[in-house]
Amino acid sequence: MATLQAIKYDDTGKLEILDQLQLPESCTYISIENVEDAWQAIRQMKVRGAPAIAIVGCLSLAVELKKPSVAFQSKGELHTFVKQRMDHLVTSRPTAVNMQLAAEACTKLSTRLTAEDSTDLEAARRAITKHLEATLANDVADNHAIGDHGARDILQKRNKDKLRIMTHCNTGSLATAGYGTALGIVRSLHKSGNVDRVYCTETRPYNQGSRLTAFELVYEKIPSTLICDNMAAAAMKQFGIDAVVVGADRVAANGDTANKIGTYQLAVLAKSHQILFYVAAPFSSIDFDIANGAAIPIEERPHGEMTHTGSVRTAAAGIDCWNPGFDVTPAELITGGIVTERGVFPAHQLVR
Ligand SMILES: CSC[C@H]1O[C@H](OP(=O)(O)O)[C@H](O)[C@@H]1O
Repeated sequence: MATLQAIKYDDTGKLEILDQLQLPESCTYISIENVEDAWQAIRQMKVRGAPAIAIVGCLSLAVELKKPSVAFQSKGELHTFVKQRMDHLVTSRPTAVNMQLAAEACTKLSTRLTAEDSTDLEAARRAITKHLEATLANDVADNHAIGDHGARDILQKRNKDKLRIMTHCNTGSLATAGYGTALGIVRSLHKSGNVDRVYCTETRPYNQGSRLTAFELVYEKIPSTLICDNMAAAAMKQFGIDAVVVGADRVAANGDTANKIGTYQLAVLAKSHQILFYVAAPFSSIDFDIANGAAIPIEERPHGEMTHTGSVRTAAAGIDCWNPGFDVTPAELITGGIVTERGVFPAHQLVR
């Protein structure tokens, strides 16, 4: 049965993820029993999307902390366990900042509780577990705010009732805890009757667009058209796109943004067609500790993602490949602004 719930978690500490490598053909949930299961699922992109990665990582540690078999002799031992698990999760995928920031927040809480004489071991364990579990609900609330802020801004700037939106990769319920970031803007526009049509790019080589975003748009009955990545310029020219909305994996302090490979070229094309270009992301995706996009680590993915479709080889054997998972869009090309749950900000005017 079709579903858009990427993450299932209950208060018994049962965690399951929708295996996104099997979408759209099959909606199969797999159990995540511990942090290592989460690390492997994130690395293999069974779950992906900057916010979803951080949420599954955090919940996988909550699963471990809720197990009676996982015992500690002191708060110091608990802290060492928490820090080691969080540091490990950060290594699963380097570009998205969300897991790194979630790890820093959790480790900071654990450090404080360890130093607090008035907090005993079990109270510290419960507080850390509650903090980790809260990531799920917080994300959904943020996404609705992002969706509404972005929809309002586009409608105001384009001053028309029915909009044509282009989007790249997957930034919906399958990349978050629900609703989505850039696709959250599409959902908010659809809810208010302001969508004429959405054009989603295939987003090779993992095909987040054709496999995941198209799945979400059909599920929500939003009028949509799938295009190949190399059709973007022609589509902008032919269909009169009003705005391009994309997600973000990490935004630098100056507004430069790392996102799925192919985002930069869409921003260049949008500029040349005088089309508004928006980045949508939770404020926590802004990494104020890096000055500009040059410092954002870009993940290289396995070449097999390019040379094969499933088990079938589609590229000549022996050809060298370059498979960066992301590229960096300069702030000056993000002409619509950066849409967060706090509002829409000009890319050059981000303040901590
Ligand atoms: C809601 S932001 C999702 C963000 O993550 C995607 O990358 P991946 O599918 O490799 O995890 C893409 O960059 C999206 O914009």
